[in-house]
Amino acid sequence: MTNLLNTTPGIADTRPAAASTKTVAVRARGLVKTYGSGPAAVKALDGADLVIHTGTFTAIMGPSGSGKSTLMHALAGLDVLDAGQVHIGDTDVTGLGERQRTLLRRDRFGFVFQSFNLLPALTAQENITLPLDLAGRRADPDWLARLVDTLGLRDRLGHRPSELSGGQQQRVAVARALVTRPEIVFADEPTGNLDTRHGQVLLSFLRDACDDLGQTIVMVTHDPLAAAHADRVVLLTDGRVIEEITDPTASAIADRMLQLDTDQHPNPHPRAGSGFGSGSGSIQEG
Ligand SMILES: Nc1ncnc2c1ncn2[C@@H]1O[C@H](COP(=O)(O)OP(=O)(O)OP(=O)(O)O)[C@@H](O)[C@H]1O
Repeated sequence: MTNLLNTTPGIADTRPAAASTKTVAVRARGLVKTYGSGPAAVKALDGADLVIHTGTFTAIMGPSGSGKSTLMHALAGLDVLDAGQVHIGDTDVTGLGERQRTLLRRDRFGFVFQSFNLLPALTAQENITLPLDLAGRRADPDWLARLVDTLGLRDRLGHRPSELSGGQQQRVAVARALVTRPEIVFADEPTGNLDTRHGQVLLSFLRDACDDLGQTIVMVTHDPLAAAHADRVVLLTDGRVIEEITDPTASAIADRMLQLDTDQHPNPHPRAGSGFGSGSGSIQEG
């Protein structure tokens, strides 16, 4: 797999003047989302605030159940909120009806989910270009070729998903997310089903897309090694953004996550506070 972006003549011309000028891509304020009602109600988001700048790579992390996926779905207009506001650029997503939110997602976002969501009857190529076909648009042949070659899919384009490995399917899903050159890519555990090598390739690809194209990326992950590819990590607990780590390293993230876990569940086992397993949350940088 080659570096997509540095080898591409003219690509710098298309890069938004983004990170340097700090254009706001996403602004979320006071997000509240409750699932269920009565005694069974769960407050998945409880006043979450977040600003994401154009051309940056943001990782959303936090303990299980802290609201990461709910937050991402709210930002992407996939869910209706109880309270709060989400702006994508100048668009108030929370003020849009269902049809308008569908168009917003189709025209301005790319999605990568752990489950790939490829259509089994379509070939890899047809899956990649599906968002364009749905919008009645044609693929930019240069951009499509670049994605296909960079992601190592050239000799797999005529295959159906059942004829592809998990890693190949995930790369098709990434090509599909980027084929429209979306304003924002939302990725939920994009490396969850990949082996280490393919996971690293995918993350490097997203990093390059951010650095070389000014692509804005928002990624939910549990993995400190994955999150270390981001420009910053946003930490969520109990449905709120509690802090962020800029220019994160895997070990700094892992240490902070371990500390958060300890804060939330202080000394669950008598041996836990006695030095047993001390330093187990650290990750050696590769
Ligand atoms: N459709 C739903 N119906 C009821 N409760 C839900 C639903 N979706 C999420 N929840 C609850 O909302 C809370 C936040 O869920 P969410 O999936 O956003 O957390 P998360 O941080 O992404 O979790 P994980 O890391 O385990 O994937 C959890 O308590 C979850 O059980």
